Amino acid sequence: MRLIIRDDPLTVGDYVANYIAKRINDFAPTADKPFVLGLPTGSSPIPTYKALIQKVKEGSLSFKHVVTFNMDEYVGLPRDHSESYHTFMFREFFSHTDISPSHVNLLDGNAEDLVAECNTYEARIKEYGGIELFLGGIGEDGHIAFNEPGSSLASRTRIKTLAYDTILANARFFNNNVAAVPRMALTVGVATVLEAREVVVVVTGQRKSLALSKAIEDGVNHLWTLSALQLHPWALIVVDEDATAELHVKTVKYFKSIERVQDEVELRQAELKARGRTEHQGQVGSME
Ligand SMILES: N[C@@H]1[C@@H](O)[C@H](O)[C@@H](COP(=O)(O)O)O[C@@H]1O
Repeated sequence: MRLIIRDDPLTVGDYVANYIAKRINDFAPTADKPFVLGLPTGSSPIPTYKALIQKVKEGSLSFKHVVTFNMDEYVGLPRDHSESYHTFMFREFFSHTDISPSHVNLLDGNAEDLVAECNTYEARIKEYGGIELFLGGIGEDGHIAFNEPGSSLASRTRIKTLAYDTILANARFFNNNVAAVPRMALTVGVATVLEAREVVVVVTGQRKSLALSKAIEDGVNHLWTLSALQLHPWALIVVDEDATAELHVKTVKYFKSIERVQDEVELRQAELKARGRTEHQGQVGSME
C-alpha cells in the first residue's frame, strides 16, 4: 500500500485527478475496450471531480470511452431527490464531462427487487471484465462505500443498514434532520472493491484521522473496513495533513521517505531514457 500526503484537500484533488487522468490516457480506451472506473460520492472526492472536469474542458482527458460504476446509493430516496447519489453524481461530475449517460452505472435504490438489483450490478461489472480503478472515500468509522463496521470482508454488492453514526454524519446533507436520512443503502461489498485491479482512496480532514490510523497502522479488521486494503496488491491512499493527525510521526516519515525515493527512481529512469534517446539519435546521426 502507498500513502501519499499532500497539504490540503485541493492538492489532494489535483494529485488524484492527475493520477486517474494518466491511468485513463495510458490505457488508451476505445469503444471496444473501455476504461472501467469505480466512483464514490461524498465531499472528499469533490476537489478530484473538479480537477478532472478541468482536464476535460482543457481537452487533455476524455470520458467518451470510460464506463463508471458507483459505489452505493440510498434505498427508497427518489432518484431525482437532491441528495440521491444519482443526482449528486450528475450534478457534481458527469454533466460536466463528455461521458455518455449510457456508460454510467448506479445502483437503483428504488428497484422492486433490491437483491436482484445488487446481483445484476455485480454481474454487469464482470461483463465489463472488472473494474480497472476504484476510487473511494471513507466515513469517520472507516467504512468504504457503505461497508459499515462489522461488514464481512468477503461481502459483495448488497443491502446494508446504516450505522447510526453514519446517519448522524450524513444528516448535514438533509438540513440536519436526522429523521430524513435514509436508514438503508445498496452498496458494493468489500470484496467488490478489492477485486478492482487498482484502488485509490481519498481521506481528508481531521475527523477521518482515527479511521486512517486504524486502517493502516493496525491489522486487517472488519470494524474498520478500509483496513481490508492491506490485502490489495495495488492500493493507494491519498490524504491531507489534517488526516494524519492520529498517525505516528514514524509512519508519516516512512511514507514520505518512500515517496521521495520513488521520485528519485522515476527521475533517474527519465534521465536514462532521455540519454538513451540522445545516444540512439547520435548513432543514427553517425550512420547517416
Ligand atoms: N457512502 C458514502 C461513502 O462512500 C463516503 O466515502 C462517505 C464520506 O463522505 P465525505 O467525503 O463527505 O466525508 O460518505 C458516505 O457514507
